[in-house]
Amino acid sequence: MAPDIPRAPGAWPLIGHAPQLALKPLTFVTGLPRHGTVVQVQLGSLQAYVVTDPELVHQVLVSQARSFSRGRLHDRGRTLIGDGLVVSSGELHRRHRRMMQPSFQRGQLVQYAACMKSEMVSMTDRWKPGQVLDIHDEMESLAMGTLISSLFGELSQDDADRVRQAVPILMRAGIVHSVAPDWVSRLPIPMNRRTQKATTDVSALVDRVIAARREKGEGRTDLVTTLLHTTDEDGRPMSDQEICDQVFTLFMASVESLSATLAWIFHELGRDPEIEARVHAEVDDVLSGRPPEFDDIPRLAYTSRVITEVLRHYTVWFQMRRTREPVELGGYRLPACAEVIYSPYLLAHDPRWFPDPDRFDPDRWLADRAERTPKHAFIPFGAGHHKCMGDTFALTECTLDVAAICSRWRLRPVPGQRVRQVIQAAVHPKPLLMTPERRDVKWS
Ligand code: HEM
Repeated sequence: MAPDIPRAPGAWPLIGHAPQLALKPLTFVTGLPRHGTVVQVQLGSLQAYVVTDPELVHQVLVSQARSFSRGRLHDRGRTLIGDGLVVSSGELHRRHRRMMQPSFQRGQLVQYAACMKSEMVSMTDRWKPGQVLDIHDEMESLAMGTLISSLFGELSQDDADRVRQAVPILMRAGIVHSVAPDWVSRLPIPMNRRTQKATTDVSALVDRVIAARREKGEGRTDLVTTLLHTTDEDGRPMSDQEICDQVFTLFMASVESLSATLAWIFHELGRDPEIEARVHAEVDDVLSGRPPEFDDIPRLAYTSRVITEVLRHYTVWFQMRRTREPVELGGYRLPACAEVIYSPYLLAHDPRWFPDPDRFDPDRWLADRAERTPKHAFIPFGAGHHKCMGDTFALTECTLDVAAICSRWRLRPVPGQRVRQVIQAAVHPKPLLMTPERRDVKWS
């Protein structure tokens, strides 16, 4: 008989571990490996199993993936993004994933890199030396602007502004829907009315863009046009509704995690002059006074290590799956329909795989040290058939944005501020007040 699965200590009557998860989620999850490789936690009435071992997480996501579907978190996401890739499972997911693949290939990424460059130039051109900026908000605006132009190509200022207003509302609603009971999304409260309006605005815009591209889309390389022209194995294109769901998916999946990652990078550079000096020296050497291009990325090796270390240190902390059938995992037996949690953050902060895990150390990614890391312990983008579709997009954007900003600006933290870790789907530094100082480099 399979042994009982250990329970995390400290459960309260009725609410279980909800207080620990609400108050100190990162401390709670990183403490779980002490209790076992699979640990039971209770979130109110929901019983869930946290997998704390890299090999077992790999089984859930890759080698036994057929026995798992999406979990409760994704079910909740459906109210906002229909059948978008980030919430769908099974055959529908496979069809959409295959159809979206061409939109993330190298040729397309080179086009998106041009969007990244123009967004980043127009943002930093607005900066004034000495002004106080909330770099978290600046990075959110940058990530959103890049995605808007990658998705739609040119948009009128009014349309772009409408999307910029809608996306943060949808992101907030996404967080509330994932934790609140279902009926909350049906209440006639201001948040739901704002969400409804944001959904209607973005859907109407996507419909208009689709209609315009059908009429006159030749030669365009934006993501919506690419989706419009892909077909599945039976030669069927995506319906307009399917394209619209994928557009919502891309906003929800990318803006939050990308802006948090970019913001943490500048937080770390701002508080460690030695790391910052190494990034500046590399950027100056590779760019020699011009804006960065897609082909510069392989030569920005130290900058890439800083980004990788941010992805380890501040990675996604919570993802879910659900067993489709009884599953054997690490000698334990999980019942059918069990909610399973994996946490890239937990794995990345386990001192067995990452010595001194709270230290920010980009050189742990030097080849000879990195090869000692167990293969499946570093999964900031997940793994298997639900692995992040935008991983290369995200790494491209982070590298180009960091290189471009560092080549012209030094961002200084405002003295005396306390940067807090605000936990949403990703971990955010908020507020992140910094002042830009011009570096003595002019782009040729
Ligand atoms: C640093 C930034 C990012 C991080 C850390 C990140 C992380 C992740 C993770 C952990 C997953 C897997 C979720 C699971 O196991 O269920 C995921 C899925 C996904 N991500 Fe990202 N992501 C980032 C940026 C982006 C960007 C920029 C895009 C698109 C432009 C994107 C699109 C997606 C999509 C579509 C999925 C669903 C894939 C599927 O289920 O087939 N992500 N992401």
